[in-house]
Amino acid sequence: MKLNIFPTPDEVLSALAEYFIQVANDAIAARGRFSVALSGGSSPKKLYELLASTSHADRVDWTKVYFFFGDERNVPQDHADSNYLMAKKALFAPLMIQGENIFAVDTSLTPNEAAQKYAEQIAEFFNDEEMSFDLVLLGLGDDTHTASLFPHTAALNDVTPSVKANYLPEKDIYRITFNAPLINEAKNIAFLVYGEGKAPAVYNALEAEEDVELYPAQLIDSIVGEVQWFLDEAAAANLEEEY
Ligand SMILES: O=C1O[C@H](COP(=O)(O)O)[C@@H](O)[C@H](O)[C@H]1O
Repeated sequence: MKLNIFPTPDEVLSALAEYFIQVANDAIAARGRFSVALSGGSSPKKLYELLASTSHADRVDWTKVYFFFGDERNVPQDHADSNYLMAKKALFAPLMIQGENIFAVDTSLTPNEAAQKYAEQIAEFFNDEEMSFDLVLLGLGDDTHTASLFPHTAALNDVTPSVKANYLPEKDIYRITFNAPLINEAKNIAFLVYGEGKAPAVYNALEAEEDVELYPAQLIDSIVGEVQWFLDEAAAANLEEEY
């Protein structure tokens, strides 16, 4: 695990954009393509806008980039809460990413059907071999959830890499999400977390006593690669250990 801590959110975003470009170009050089699972929520939109900006856009061969979603809300793809819609506006449309490079969750299906279909699409993408994404981007919720692995939900108990329809009893909704074993197969995992409101969750994820039911982000621990945290000083303010 590596922590990258910067004074401001803009510096965090800039560093993560550089990291994304590096990992993408390394993957394309090594394997001819780059597979990335995007995160949703409030934090990553600015990252996607930065990657699509004129200063960054021509530094990656986007025709060789394949986009997936680490989690998705159970809403139509044109709904304001859709992670796909956010990425489409901030990243896919400005970069003119072709449809064949985008693997969105089919939320017109039932949650279980959507999760199963997405798992099958991922397995097919990886030719039924190890489902190891080049990069999984993650956020961190105030309750220490990541992707849509929320506290005390069924998907936390999974031991086999897959995509799950995770029921959130408190909200009475489903989210479609990579489970932790699938995330942990990735070659690179990067958390993007900024703002003082996230400081307790960052502490819980990294330094609190282990309790994965309460702090699901503690489940994230790459098997084959590295977990990088991109934080601003406000989000890292409660950390006590030396890194
Ligand atoms: O990894 C993720 O984390 C976020 C946390 O969202 P935020 O809005 O509190 O930044 C989560 O909800 C999101 O869908 C997911 O991809």
